[in-house]
Amino acid sequence: MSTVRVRDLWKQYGAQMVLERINLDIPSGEFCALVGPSGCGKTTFLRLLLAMEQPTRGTITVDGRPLPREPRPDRGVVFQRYSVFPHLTVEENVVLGLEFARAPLTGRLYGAKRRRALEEVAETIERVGLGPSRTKYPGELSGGMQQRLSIAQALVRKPRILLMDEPFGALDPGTKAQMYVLVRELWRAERMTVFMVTHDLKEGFSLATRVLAFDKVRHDPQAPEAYGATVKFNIPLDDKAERAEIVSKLPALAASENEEGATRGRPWARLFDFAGTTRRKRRDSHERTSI
Ligand SMILES: Nc1ncnc2c1ncn2[C@@H]1O[C@H](COP(=O)(O)OP(=O)(O)OP(=O)(O)O)[C@@H](O)[C@H]1O
Repeated sequence: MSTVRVRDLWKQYGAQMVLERINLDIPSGEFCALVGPSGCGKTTFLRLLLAMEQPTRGTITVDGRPLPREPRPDRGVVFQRYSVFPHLTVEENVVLGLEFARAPLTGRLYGAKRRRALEEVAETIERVGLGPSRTKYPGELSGGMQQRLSIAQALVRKPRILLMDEPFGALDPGTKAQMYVLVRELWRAERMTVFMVTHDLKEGFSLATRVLAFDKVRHDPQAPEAYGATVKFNIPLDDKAERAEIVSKLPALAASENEEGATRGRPWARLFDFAGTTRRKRRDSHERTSI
Protein backbone atom coordinates (compact mmCIF):
# COMPACT_ATOMS: atom_id res chain seq x y z
CA MET A 1 0.00 0.00 0.00
CA SER A 2 1.21 3.50 -0.71
CA THR A 3 -1.67 5.94 -0.88
CA VAL A 4 -0.34 9.44 -1.39
CA ARG A 5 -2.29 12.35 0.06
CA VAL A 6 -1.29 15.96 -0.56
CA ARG A 7 -2.96 18.72 1.40
CA ASP A 8 -2.75 22.44 0.65
CA LEU A 9 0.83 22.17 -0.59
CA TRP A 10 2.78 25.35 -1.44
CA LYS A 11 6.41 25.73 -2.51
CA GLN A 12 8.22 29.03 -2.77
CA TYR A 13 11.84 29.77 -3.72
CA GLY A 14 12.71 33.28 -2.53
CA ALA A 15 10.16 35.63 -4.09
CA GLN A 16 9.01 33.03 -6.61
CA MET A 17 5.90 31.01 -5.81
CA VAL A 18 6.35 27.77 -7.76
CA LEU A 19 3.48 25.60 -6.53
CA GLU A 20 0.31 26.57 -4.70
CA ARG A 21 -2.79 24.97 -3.21
CA ILE A 22 -2.13 21.42 -4.37
CA ASN A 23 -4.60 18.86 -3.03
CA LEU A 24 -4.46 15.29 -4.25
CA ASP A 25 -5.48 11.79 -3.23
CA ILE A 26 -3.61 9.20 -5.22
CA PRO A 27 -4.67 5.62 -4.48
CA SER A 28 -2.01 2.94 -4.15
CA GLY A 29 -0.89 1.44 -7.46
CA GLU A 30 -1.80 4.40 -9.67
CA PHE A 31 0.46 5.42 -12.55
CA CYS A 32 0.36 9.24 -12.67
CA ALA A 33 1.76 11.27 -15.55
CA LEU A 34 2.70 14.85 -14.59
CA VAL A 35 2.44 17.24 -17.53
CA GLY A 36 2.40 21.01 -17.92
CA PRO A 37 4.31 23.97 -19.36
CA SER A 38 8.06 24.15 -18.93
CA GLY A 39 9.09 25.59 -15.57
CA CYS A 40 5.69 25.13 -13.90
CA GLY A 41 7.08 23.01 -11.06
CA LYS A 42 6.68 19.36 -12.06
CA THR A 43 10.21 18.40 -11.02
CA THR A 44 9.81 20.44 -7.85
CA PHE A 45 6.72 18.37 -7.05
CA LEU A 46 8.71 15.13 -7.57
CA ARG A 47 11.48 16.46 -5.33
CA LEU A 48 8.89 17.21 -2.64
CA LEU A 49 7.60 13.62 -2.93
CA LEU A 50 11.17 12.40 -2.56
CA ALA A 51 11.68 14.67 0.48
CA MET A 52 14.68 16.21 -1.33
CA GLU A 53 12.77 19.48 -0.74
CA GLN A 54 10.48 20.59 2.06
CA PRO A 55 7.10 22.26 1.41
CA THR A 56 6.79 25.94 2.29
CA ARG A 57 3.32 25.09 3.53
CA GLY A 58 1.09 22.00 3.55
CA THR A 59 1.64 18.27 3.96
CA ILE A 60 2.31 15.10 2.03
CA THR A 61 1.42 11.80 3.68
CA VAL A 62 1.95 8.24 2.49
CA ASP A 63 -0.47 5.73 4.01
CA GLY A 64 -1.45 8.34 6.57
CA ARG A 65 2.11 9.00 7.75
CA PRO A 66 4.02 12.22 7.03
CA LEU A 67 6.94 11.83 4.64
CA PRO A 68 10.21 11.25 6.48
CA ARG A 69 12.34 14.38 6.20
CA GLU A 70 14.97 12.69 4.05
CA PRO A 71 14.91 10.49 0.91
CA ARG A 72 14.29 6.81 1.70
CA PRO A 73 14.73 3.58 -0.28
CA ASP A 74 10.94 3.09 -0.38
CA ARG A 75 10.93 5.89 -2.98
CA GLY A 76 12.93 5.04 -6.09
CA VAL A 77 13.88 7.61 -8.67
CA VAL A 78 14.80 7.51 -12.35
CA PHE A 79 16.07 10.64 -14.11
CA GLN A 80 16.30 11.39 -17.81
CA ARG A 81 20.07 11.61 -17.66
CA TYR A 82 21.45 8.36 -16.50
CA SER A 83 22.53 8.48 -12.89
CA VAL A 84 24.98 5.60 -13.30
CA PHE A 85 28.67 5.48 -12.41
CA PRO A 86 30.80 5.15 -15.56
CA HIS A 87 33.67 3.30 -13.82
CA LEU A 88 31.41 0.53 -12.46
CA THR A 89 29.90 -2.40 -14.40
CA VAL A 90 26.15 -2.89 -14.75
CA GLU A 91 26.21 -5.32 -11.84
CA GLU A 92 28.39 -3.10 -9.63
CA ASN A 93 26.14 -0.10 -10.29
CA VAL A 94 23.06 -2.00 -9.17
CA VAL A 95 24.85 -3.50 -6.14
CA LEU A 96 25.84 0.01 -5.09
CA GLY A 97 22.19 1.13 -5.20
CA LEU A 98 21.28 -1.67 -2.82
CA GLU A 99 24.27 -1.15 -0.52
CA PHE A 100 23.47 2.52 -0.04
CA ALA A 101 19.86 1.60 0.74
CA ARG A 102 20.70 -1.16 3.23
CA ALA A 103 23.96 0.15 4.71
CA PRO A 104 23.59 3.94 4.46
CA LEU A 105 26.54 4.64 6.77
CA THR A 106 29.25 2.42 5.31
CA GLY A 107 27.83 1.88 1.81
CA ARG A 108 29.01 -1.77 2.03
CA LEU A 109 27.34 -5.10 2.79
CA TYR A 110 29.25 -8.14 4.01
CA GLY A 111 28.83 -11.94 4.35
CA ALA A 112 25.36 -13.43 4.02
CA LYS A 113 23.78 -10.01 3.54
CA ARG A 114 26.03 -9.32 0.57
CA ARG A 115 25.36 -12.77 -0.94
CA ARG A 116 21.62 -12.21 -0.67
CA ALA A 117 22.00 -8.73 -2.15
CA LEU A 118 23.93 -10.16 -5.11
CA GLU A 119 21.11 -12.64 -5.80
CA GLU A 120 18.55 -9.84 -5.77
CA VAL A 121 20.76 -7.76 -8.05
CA ALA A 122 21.11 -10.63 -10.56
CA GLU A 123 17.33 -11.10 -10.56
CA THR A 124 16.68 -7.38 -11.12
CA ILE A 125 19.24 -7.16 -13.94
CA GLU A 126 17.48 -10.09 -15.66
CA ARG A 127 14.08 -8.42 -15.21
CA VAL A 128 15.14 -5.31 -17.08
CA GLY A 129 16.72 -7.42 -19.82
CA LEU A 130 20.36 -6.62 -19.08
CA GLY A 131 21.43 -10.17 -18.12
CA PRO A 132 23.84 -10.57 -21.06
CA SER A 133 25.41 -7.15 -20.32
CA ARG A 134 25.98 -7.77 -16.61
CA THR A 135 29.74 -7.20 -16.79
CA LYS A 136 29.71 -4.28 -19.25
CA TYR A 137 30.46 -0.65 -18.37
CA PRO A 138 27.84 2.08 -19.03
CA GLY A 139 29.98 3.50 -21.86
CA GLU A 140 29.53 0.18 -23.68
CA LEU A 141 25.71 0.36 -23.47
CA SER A 142 23.17 2.03 -25.77
CA GLY A 143 20.95 4.87 -24.44
CA GLY A 144 18.05 2.47 -23.88
CA MET A 145 20.29 0.01 -22.04
CA GLN A 146 21.64 2.78 -19.80
CA GLN A 147 18.09 3.79 -18.96
CA ARG A 148 17.28 0.15 -18.17
CA LEU A 149 20.24 0.25 -15.80
CA SER A 150 18.86 3.37 -14.07
CA ILE A 151 15.53 1.59 -13.70
CA ALA A 152 17.29 -1.49 -12.26
CA GLN A 153 19.09 0.74 -9.72
CA ALA A 154 15.74 2.11 -8.56
CA LEU A 155 13.87 -1.21 -8.67
CA VAL A 156 16.42 -3.21 -6.69
CA ARG A 157 15.47 -1.18 -3.64
CA LYS A 158 11.90 -2.44 -4.02
CA PRO A 159 10.37 1.04 -3.91
CA ARG A 160 6.68 1.38 -3.18
CA ILE A 161 6.70 4.70 -5.01
CA LEU A 162 8.67 5.14 -8.22
CA LEU A 163 9.41 8.70 -9.34
CA MET A 164 10.54 9.24 -12.91
CA ASP A 165 11.61 12.58 -14.37
CA GLU A 166 11.33 12.41 -18.14
CA PRO A 167 12.79 8.92 -18.13
CA PHE A 168 12.42 8.40 -21.89
CA GLY A 169 13.17 11.93 -23.10
CA ALA A 170 16.57 11.08 -24.55
CA LEU A 171 15.61 7.81 -26.25
CA ASP A 172 14.88 7.10 -29.92
CA PRO A 173 11.28 6.10 -30.81
CA GLY A 174 11.99 2.35 -31.13
CA THR A 175 13.79 2.17 -27.77
CA LYS A 176 11.06 4.28 -26.20
CA ALA A 177 8.39 1.81 -27.30
CA GLN A 178 10.36 -1.05 -25.70
CA MET A 179 10.77 0.93 -22.49
CA TYR A 180 7.03 1.67 -22.33
CA VAL A 181 6.33 -2.06 -22.38
CA LEU A 182 8.99 -2.72 -19.75
CA VAL A 183 7.83 0.02 -17.39
CA ARG A 184 4.16 -1.00 -17.65
CA GLU A 185 5.13 -4.63 -16.95
CA LEU A 186 7.25 -3.72 -13.94
CA TRP A 187 4.61 -1.33 -12.60
CA ARG A 188 1.94 -4.06 -12.76
CA ALA A 189 4.18 -6.78 -11.32
CA GLU A 190 5.59 -4.70 -8.46
CA ARG A 191 2.31 -2.88 -7.71
CA MET A 192 4.18 0.40 -7.32
CA THR A 193 2.63 3.85 -7.32
CA VAL A 194 4.35 5.72 -10.15
CA PHE A 195 4.76 9.48 -10.71
CA MET A 196 6.29 10.25 -14.10
CA VAL A 197 7.06 13.72 -15.47
CA THR A 198 6.77 13.88 -19.24
CA HIS A 199 6.62 16.53 -21.95
CA ASP A 200 5.11 14.02 -24.34
CA LEU A 201 1.33 14.13 -23.94
CA LYS A 202 0.81 10.99 -25.97
CA GLU A 203 3.23 9.17 -23.70
CA GLY A 204 1.40 10.46 -20.62
CA PHE A 205 -2.08 9.60 -21.86
CA SER A 206 -0.97 6.19 -23.19
CA LEU A 207 0.99 4.94 -20.21
CA ALA A 208 -0.64 6.43 -17.15
CA THR A 209 -3.83 5.63 -15.26
CA ARG A 210 -4.15 9.29 -14.33
CA VAL A 211 -2.85 12.51 -15.88
CA LEU A 212 -2.10 15.44 -13.58
CA ALA A 213 -1.79 18.68 -15.56
CA PHE A 214 0.07 21.44 -13.73
CA ASP A 215 -0.54 25.05 -14.68
CA LYS A 216 -1.17 28.46 -13.15
CA VAL A 217 -4.77 29.44 -12.53
CA ARG A 218 -3.93 32.97 -11.37
CA HIS A 219 -1.68 35.43 -13.18
CA ASP A 220 -0.43 38.90 -12.40
CA PRO A 221 1.34 40.34 -15.47
CA GLN A 222 3.01 42.90 -13.19
CA ALA A 223 4.37 40.21 -10.88
CA PRO A 224 4.80 36.95 -12.81
CA GLU A 225 6.42 35.23 -9.81
CA ALA A 226 3.56 36.00 -7.42
CA TYR A 227 1.47 32.92 -8.21
CA GLY A 228 2.45 29.30 -8.60
CA ALA A 229 1.06 26.40 -10.57
CA THR A 230 -1.47 23.97 -9.20
CA VAL A 231 -2.97 20.70 -10.45
CA LYS A 232 -5.37 22.32 -12.87
CA PHE A 233 -6.68 19.08 -14.37
CA ASN A 234 -6.74 15.69 -12.66
CA ILE A 235 -7.86 13.21 -15.30
CA PRO A 236 -8.36 9.55 -14.35
CA LEU A 237 -7.97 7.24 -17.36
CA ASP A 238 -9.63 4.12 -16.06
CA ASP A 239 -11.84 3.79 -19.13
CA LYS A 240 -9.98 2.25 -22.09
CA ALA A 241 -12.30 3.65 -24.78
CA GLU A 242 -12.05 7.12 -23.28
CA ARG A 243 -8.26 6.93 -23.17
CA ALA A 244 -8.17 5.81 -26.83
CA GLU A 245 -10.44 8.68 -27.86
CA ILE A 246 -8.26 11.25 -26.11
CA VAL A 247 -5.02 9.80 -27.55
CA SER A 248 -6.47 9.75 -31.08
CA LYS A 249 -7.37 13.46 -30.86
CA LEU A 250 -4.08 14.61 -29.34
CA PRO A 251 -2.10 15.40 -32.53
CA ALA A 252 -4.79 17.69 -33.98
CA LEU A 253 -5.39 19.40 -30.65
CA ALA A 254 -1.69 19.83 -29.98
CA ALA A 255 -1.22 21.47 -33.40
CA SER A 256 -4.02 24.00 -32.84
CA GLU A 257 -2.77 24.50 -29.30
CA ASN A 258 0.71 25.39 -30.52
CA GLU A 259 -0.62 28.01 -32.92
CA GLU A 260 -2.85 29.65 -30.35
CA GLY A 261 -0.86 28.84 -27.23
CA ALA A 262 2.05 30.94 -28.43
CA THR A 263 -0.11 34.05 -28.64
CA ARG A 264 -2.26 33.41 -25.60
CA GLY A 265 0.73 32.31 -23.58
CA ARG A 266 -1.27 29.49 -22.01
CA PRO A 267 -0.67 26.31 -23.94
CA TRP A 268 -2.38 23.06 -22.83
CA ALA A 269 -5.65 24.65 -21.76
CA ARG A 270 -7.74 23.56 -24.70
CA LEU A 271 -6.22 20.11 -24.69
CA PHE A 272 -7.20 19.45 -21.12
CA ASP A 273 -10.57 21.06 -21.46
CA PHE A 274 -11.13 18.56 -24.23
CA ALA A 275 -9.92 15.62 -22.13
CA GLY A 276 -12.11 16.68 -19.22
CA THR A 277 -15.15 17.19 -21.45
CA THR A 278 -14.65 13.81 -23.15
CA ARG A 279 -14.76 12.18 -19.74
CA ARG A 280 -17.85 14.04 -18.65
CA LYS A 281 -19.69 13.27 -21.90
CA ARG A 282 -18.90 9.59 -21.68
CA ARG A 283 -19.92 9.46 -18.01
CA ASP A 284 -23.21 11.23 -18.78
CA SER A 285 -24.08 8.96 -21.68
CA HIS A 286 -23.10 5.92 -19.60
CA GLU A 287 -25.34 7.07 -16.77
CA ARG A 288 -28.21 7.70 -19.20
CA THR A 289 -27.92 4.23 -20.74
CA SER A 290 -27.66 2.59 -17.30
CA ILE A 291 -30.90 4.09 -16.03
N1 LIG B 1 16.42 24.93 -5.89
C1 LIG B 1 15.81 25.92 -6.53
N2 LIG B 1 16.04 27.21 -6.17
C2 LIG B 1 15.41 28.24 -6.78
N3 LIG B 1 14.51 28.09 -7.78
C3 LIG B 1 14.24 26.83 -8.19
C4 LIG B 1 14.87 25.69 -7.58
N4 LIG B 1 14.39 24.57 -8.18
C5 LIG B 1 13.51 25.00 -9.12
N5 LIG B 1 13.42 26.35 -9.12
C6 LIG B 1 12.55 27.16 -9.98
O1 LIG B 1 11.24 26.64 -9.87
C7 LIG B 1 10.58 26.68 -11.12
C8 LIG B 1 10.02 25.31 -11.45
O2 LIG B 1 11.10 24.45 -11.78
P1 LIG B 1 10.86 22.92 -12.14
O3 LIG B 1 12.17 22.35 -12.56
O4 LIG B 1 10.17 22.24 -11.01
O5 LIG B 1 9.85 23.02 -13.37
P2 LIG B 1 9.41 21.91 -14.41
O6 LIG B 1 7.95 22.04 -14.60
O7 LIG B 1 9.91 20.56 -14.01
O8 LIG B 1 10.19 22.41 -15.71
P3 LIG B 1 10.63 21.63 -17.04
O9 LIG B 1 9.37 21.07 -17.62
O10 LIG B 1 11.21 22.70 -17.89
O11 LIG B 1 11.60 20.57 -16.63
C9 LIG B 1 11.59 27.21 -12.13
O12 LIG B 1 11.34 28.59 -12.34
C10 LIG B 1 12.92 27.01 -11.46
O13 LIG B 1 13.83 27.99 -11.85
